[in-house]
Amino acid sequence: MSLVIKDLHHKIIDGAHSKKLLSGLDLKLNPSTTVALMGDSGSGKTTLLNLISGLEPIQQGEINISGQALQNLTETQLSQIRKNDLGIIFQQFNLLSSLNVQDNIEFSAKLSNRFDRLHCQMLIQNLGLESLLSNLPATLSGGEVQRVAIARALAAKPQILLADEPTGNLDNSNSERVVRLLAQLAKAHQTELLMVTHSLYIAQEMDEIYQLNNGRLTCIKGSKHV
Ligand SMILES: Nc1ncnc2c1ncn2[C@@H]1O[C@H](COP(=O)(O)OP(=O)(O)OP(=O)(O)O)[C@@H](O)[C@H]1O
Repeated sequence: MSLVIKDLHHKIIDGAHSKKLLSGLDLKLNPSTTVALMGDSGSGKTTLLNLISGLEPIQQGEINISGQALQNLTETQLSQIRKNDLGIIFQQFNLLSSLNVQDNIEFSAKLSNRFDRLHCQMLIQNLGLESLLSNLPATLSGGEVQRVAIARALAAKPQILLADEPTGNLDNSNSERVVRLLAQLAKAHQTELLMVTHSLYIAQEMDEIYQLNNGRLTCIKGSKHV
């Protein structure tokens, strides 16, 4: 089990008041499991992904990634975890503007010494990016940028892939194709996939679905569903 969250609490400052966003949240992900994270806008889904990525400090509770307790790590150690264990597809995608599509896809895999040319070629083909390899990000459509971000995150074969609404700009048939591919690739590489989505249709493609409500998760599909 490479992601375990125990009794996580998180407050945010809202004007003059502090507001509880997460209150005693627990989660365990099993290898090769694909998980959808749903919840109302503002319920804290992106904040939870930021906490798991070590991009926001843990106020109270525990997040363990591959046996390492994030709350005890330095910034340098956290960035090592992001490099070695995590793949992240942000809402903004964060492609490097001066690198073409191919270099963007290969960048993080090379950084973590996990570059595998055949694996990258397979991703490029499956995501329909062959004709765009020499393009710069500024010349791509929103949907193309998303597919490049997905290829880049999968290229490094991460243990855990965090994805924040990765299909938001794609049309329905493309969304379905991309989510299926993400789920298949995650399973093929024993990657745990945690995907934020507002679409129940897309969520149904995952093994498990959790709903974030009042700072805690409820399993609405999967082995822990009661
Ligand atoms: N650093 C911060 N300081 C203060 N408030 C914050 C901070 N980060 C997030 N918030 C607030 O916390 C709440 C949860 O935000 P978050 O982005 O995690 O929600 P979400 O569930 O991902 O929403 P959406 O589905 O709309 O993307 C929001 O009300 C947001 O404005």
